[in-house]
Amino acid sequence: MPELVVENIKKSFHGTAVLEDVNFTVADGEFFTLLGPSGCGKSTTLSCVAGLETPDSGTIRVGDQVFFDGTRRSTVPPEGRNLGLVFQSYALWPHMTVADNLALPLKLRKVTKGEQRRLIDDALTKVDMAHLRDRYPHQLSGGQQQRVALARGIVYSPGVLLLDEPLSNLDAKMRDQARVWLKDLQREVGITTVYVTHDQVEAMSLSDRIAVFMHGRLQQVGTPTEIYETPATPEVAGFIGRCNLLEGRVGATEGGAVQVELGETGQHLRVAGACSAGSSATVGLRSERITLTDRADAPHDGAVNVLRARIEQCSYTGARFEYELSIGDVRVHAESPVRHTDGEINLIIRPDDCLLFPAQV
Ligand SMILES: Nc1ncnc2c1ncn2[C@@H]1O[C@H](COP(=O)(O)OP(=O)(O)OP(=O)(O)O)[C@@H](O)[C@H]1O
Repeated sequence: MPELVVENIKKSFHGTAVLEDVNFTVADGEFFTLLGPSGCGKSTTLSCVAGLETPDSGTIRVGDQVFFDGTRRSTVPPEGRNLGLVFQSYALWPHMTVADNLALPLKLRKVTKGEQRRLIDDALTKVDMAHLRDRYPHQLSGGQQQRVALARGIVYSPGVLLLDEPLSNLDAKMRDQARVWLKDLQREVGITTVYVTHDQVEAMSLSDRIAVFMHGRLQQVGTPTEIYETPATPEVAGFIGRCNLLEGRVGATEGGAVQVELGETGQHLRVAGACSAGSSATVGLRSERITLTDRADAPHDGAVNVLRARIEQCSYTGARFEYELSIGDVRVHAESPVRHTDGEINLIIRPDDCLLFPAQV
């Protein structure tokens, strides 16, 4: 299957810009996720690809087939794009059985009766729903309805599958299970997929690559590892996982590392990276990369940072303890498998575990 290319898409509603120069390419068979907070423009982007919204400018194409060309003002209607669409609401027809819901898009495509039966059986088998083909939607659980909606999205072998928050109506446990089988299904069918979610765990576990959206702009496109380990901006670091964003001033710089003074705390962090002395910087510090120790003989050899902090709060979450700490007036969130009760504690932080974001000038 050819790749999906979205180039320089802009879109505004009533004079307010919602998408600003959105660019990405989804490769054949790739699971590509649009991730970002509510209102950042993910669904609008997906709707532009589906043809449900018309961009103000830009280009959208799949291989040689141009869906939208802003220069020529040419647009292909949704039904001409051969895309599979699944929404959060499932949108199954309540008066039709499971099999009839799947037959509808095939009838519209003038597929013969015999071929319809074969394709419906095949799609329902893929989502493990063949035995419930004669039920009506109200006789199915939420998870089963969502499987039927997915089967309907793939039954006519679309070129690209577009999924808008398809798991968000499921409870937490079912969502975990659905993630696993959805990934299996996508691999088995090998279909190019664009997935919209605001759930970073879902995005990280399902995707080959993620595009992180903020305020209608793409902040970063990368693999889950790239997005987590080398976020492009403090906003991306803060949105993916639990990341402390500490403001500071760069002091001494030496051999691939800089010292960042943490506000007025009198303490500093040695951080891998480069930044000019005297400038401002933000240090990203992931909660799980901080080691807590109440040992007084924590290493002070300069290879690791040792910061002194006060425990403000400790909460037990089952798998670990979560800590709210303070270093002077700087607040830090940390996690540890161990319970510490002392009022003061040492934080051990490797310079390589710190993310350095020089201030934008
Ligand atoms: N038809 C519309 N008319 C006016 N404004 C709209 C319309 N559709 C979306 N918007 C606005 O565009 C912005 C982006 O909306 P969009 O639905 O794309 O965000 P999203 O990232 O998908 O959010 P969510 O995760 O909450 O669905 C929002 O501010 C929204 O209010």
